[in-house]
Amino acid sequence: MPKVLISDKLSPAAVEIFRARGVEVDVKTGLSAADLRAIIGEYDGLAIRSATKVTKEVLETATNLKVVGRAGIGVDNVDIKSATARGVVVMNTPNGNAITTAEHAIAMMFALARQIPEASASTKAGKWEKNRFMGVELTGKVLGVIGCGNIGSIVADRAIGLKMRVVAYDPYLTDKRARDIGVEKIELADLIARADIITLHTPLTDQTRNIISRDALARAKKGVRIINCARGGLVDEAALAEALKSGHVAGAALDVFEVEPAKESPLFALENVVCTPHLGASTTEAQENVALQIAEQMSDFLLTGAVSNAINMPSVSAEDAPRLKPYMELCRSLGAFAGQLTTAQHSAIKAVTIEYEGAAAGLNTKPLTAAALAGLMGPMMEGANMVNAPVLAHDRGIEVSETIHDRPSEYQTLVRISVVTDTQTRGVAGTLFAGSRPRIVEIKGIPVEADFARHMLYVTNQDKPGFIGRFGAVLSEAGINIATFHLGRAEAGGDAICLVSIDEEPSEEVLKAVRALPLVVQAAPLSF
Ligand SMILES: NC(=O)C1=CN([C@@H]2O[C@H](COP(=O)(O)OP(=O)(O)OC[C@H]3O[C@@H](n4cnc5c(N)ncnc54)[C@H](O)[C@@H]3O)[C@@H](O)[C@H]2O)C=CC1
Ligand SMILES: O=C(O)C(=O)COP(=O)(O)O
Repeated sequence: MPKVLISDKLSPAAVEIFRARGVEVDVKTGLSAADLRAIIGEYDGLAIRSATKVTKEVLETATNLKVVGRAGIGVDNVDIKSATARGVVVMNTPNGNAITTAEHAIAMMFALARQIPEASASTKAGKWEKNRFMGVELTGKVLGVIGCGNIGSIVADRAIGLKMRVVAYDPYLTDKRARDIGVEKIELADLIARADIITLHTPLTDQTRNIISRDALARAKKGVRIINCARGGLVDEAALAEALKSGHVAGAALDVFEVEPAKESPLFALENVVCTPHLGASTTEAQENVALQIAEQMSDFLLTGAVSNAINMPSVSAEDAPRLKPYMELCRSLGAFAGQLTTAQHSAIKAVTIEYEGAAAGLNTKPLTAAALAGLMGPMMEGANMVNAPVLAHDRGIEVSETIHDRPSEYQTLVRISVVTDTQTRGVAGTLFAGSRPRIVEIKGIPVEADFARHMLYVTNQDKPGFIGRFGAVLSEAGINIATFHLGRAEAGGDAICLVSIDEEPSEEVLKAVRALPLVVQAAPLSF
């Protein structure tokens, strides 16, 4: 039974789902980095929010970990690169808390415009300072939305409802989408210059870090108000504090901070600043949504191999997962065949093409290609899997391409993997026998029919009499039982191949003896 650790405060709904689905679950919140490192090795899955930092060091001790599930949107607390390199899937819940977070940004805007937190504190203190709290009206004001994705566009929609004019900067926002959601798409510099209120809704990346910089603040309208319900680090906090003190910025509402938990900040002492402790996603509804969703996604993945909302792996729907399983097995085995032969020859792979024909051509081929690469990279890299293999291939400069044929195929389904090395191009093709059993049907263009077996021996030879008898004798002298024996040849007297499945791994001596036989060109052990 797979085992999951929930290390941040998630709705109890998550525990219920995991248990109901047959996943063992522990809840341990508030762990230090050292505590997490000490126990993470026990778990197949880790469910988190923003507090747990899934660092390279944590991942190093996470020897069984297969999936990190973020019950929320931002995954900047997960070292995605290290997770990918270690073959760990990282998934999030991209929609579950979007409305709630957009509503928080709108709440922050009102709080700023009417100084509600300060006015409330003053009134509760018995001061009745009616003249102190003069607000601004939002109607007709320009709201500048930086990052107009899920949350940004909900904020825009709500602001349009409030009769604000909404301008947006988002390099990935299409003109059509901007028109559809009723925002004016403009450049960042224009937005900074025109907005009465700026609200941030981008992820934290190298491009967005400090997007509201000292310089940007200086170029903003006098009296601008800044709202950040996305990520600390998007705003230069020191520069913001100075701009607030000087009065150039009229107010700021911050839900997120450069360092969290934020226990102290020069911003806290300023009157025109509203702060919340990363509450954007904290409503009952959103927390229920994200907890349910992440528990379902993680259970699906651990129990069935279905992948949804993964940041570092192609999706496989729960419906597709059982259908794709035999195809993935076929692709992985074909990849492993090609990878083992390439490794045996110590040749570096330059390119790999995966061709799909027949039924396979109509499937979601992304996970199939990832499976083929996992098989291919396996002999070169321990722990290669569908998550890290595409990255490993890329890092080694291997060019990967997919060809999907819509021509009629001789087979109900056919997958061919062609590997280009410095010395040759080697292709191996396979099909699914009876719709589910991977079978090799072609090696280097030579037809051959063989099932994959735990131990195999692949021999290429010249097609002349005498080879089969001598080869059989070597194996029998070594006491190796032959389970199946498959032959193929390009043409009579030409290149021939022999693929046998044997009951045990051949020793180095046996391989040497086979290689020394007359007519033998190459002999390589394979295992699947
Ligand atoms: N305060 C809180 O509790 C919460 C905060 N968040 C934060 O909000 C962020 C946005 O969430 P979603 O809207 O769901 O994500 P999203 O991915 O739907 O939207 C992000 C948008 O930012 C845009 N973007 C990327 N790079 C950009 C750049 N350099 N300049 C301008 N725009 C850029 C993207 O094109 C995309 O449209 C998350 O990354 C997360 O960090 C999300 C949920 C809760
Ligand atoms: O979903 C996000 O990106 C958030 O920032 C929400 O964070 P939280 O789950 O409340 O720690």
